[in-house]
Amino acid sequence: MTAIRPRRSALYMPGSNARAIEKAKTLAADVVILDLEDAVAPEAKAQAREQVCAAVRAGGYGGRELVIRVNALDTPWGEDDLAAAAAAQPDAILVPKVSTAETLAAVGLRLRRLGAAERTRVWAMIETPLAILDAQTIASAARDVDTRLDCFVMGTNDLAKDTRARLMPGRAAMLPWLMTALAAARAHGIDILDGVYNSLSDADGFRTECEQGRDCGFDGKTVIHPDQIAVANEVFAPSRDEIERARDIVALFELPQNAGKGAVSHNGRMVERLHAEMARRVLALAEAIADRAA
Ligand SMILES: CC(C)(COP(=O)(O)OP(=O)(O)OC[C@H]1O[C@@H](n2cnc3c(N)ncnc32)[C@H](O)[C@@H]1OP(=O)(O)O)[C@@H](O)C(=O)NCCC(=O)NCCSC(=O)C[C@H](O)C(=O)O
Ligand SMILES: [Mg+2]
Repeated sequence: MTAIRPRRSALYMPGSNARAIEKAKTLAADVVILDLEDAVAPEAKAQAREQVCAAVRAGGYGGRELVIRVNALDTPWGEDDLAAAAAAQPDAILVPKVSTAETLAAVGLRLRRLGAAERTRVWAMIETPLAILDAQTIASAARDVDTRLDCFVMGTNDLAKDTRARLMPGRAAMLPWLMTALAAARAHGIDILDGVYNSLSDADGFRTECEQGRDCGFDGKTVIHPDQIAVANEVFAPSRDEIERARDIVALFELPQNAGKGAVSHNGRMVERLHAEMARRVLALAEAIADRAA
């Protein structure tokens, strides 16, 4: 099994907000996304770029993954953002409004020409109607190592804007798109993070949406405020019961009497070897989370 990086919570912050960038060093988010795109006003873009890249170069974020969200290449800031981000060597560069696999090929090529560090991966925002309609092809870019594609991030605000679907409890309108992107990501072996929850005052609504995202199969949730981190970390981590059950299932298939069996019964339920595989992933994730906390 490939190493798992917990990505339960990914905290956005405006790249122009020095206080937030500093504060992130003390927050329990698994991922810190330093935004140069929609959270930064046009007149603040250049200063934000400088500030964000200086923060990434200086480090001090411990085990948190550091991600820079650049402006799209077809904007006045995109090329400069990409060059500066590549030089700063974050864990990943998040590309907004990716609608085609060609965009990822172009970003990969530029990163190679810029001499970007091998460790810097590319993440793609899935937030346009075209991206949903072509999610499979976009995710398949991960098969080309030059694209560095490692993770999808849902942009539900932009999806709502472009489709005119409403952001409402239960997300009936969004669910087909969320699941299409999720299936595409899984088909090509990359992670996928759920979109943000805009209300800062509705803690119950936020938890419900985290649980829905987890049950849909997302690896974590993108968040916009420190107050949302703890709940996302809790919901997207295996619970104590899940860990216990996973240990039982793995142990069951290690028993000599089950060596030749494909399916056994456990607490009144059928358990197959695929469940043992799932259980091993649960245990690996729990271990990675424990390592992160240590
Ligand atoms: C939404 C906010 C503007 C609210 O900010 P504020 O009113 O300052 O919040 P508080 O007073 O409650 O803040 C308390 C302290 O926490 C710090 N803080 C707040 N937010 C963050 C953060 N995101 N990261 C780090 N630290 C944060 C404050 O500095 C206070 O600290 P202290 O001084 O020590 O008390 C604000 O939360 C915010 O800007 N959030 C992020 C907005 C953002 O980045 N948006 C872009 C991404 S969302 C998106 O568009 C996704 C996608 O593209 C899509 O289409 O859906
Ligand atoms: Mg967006």
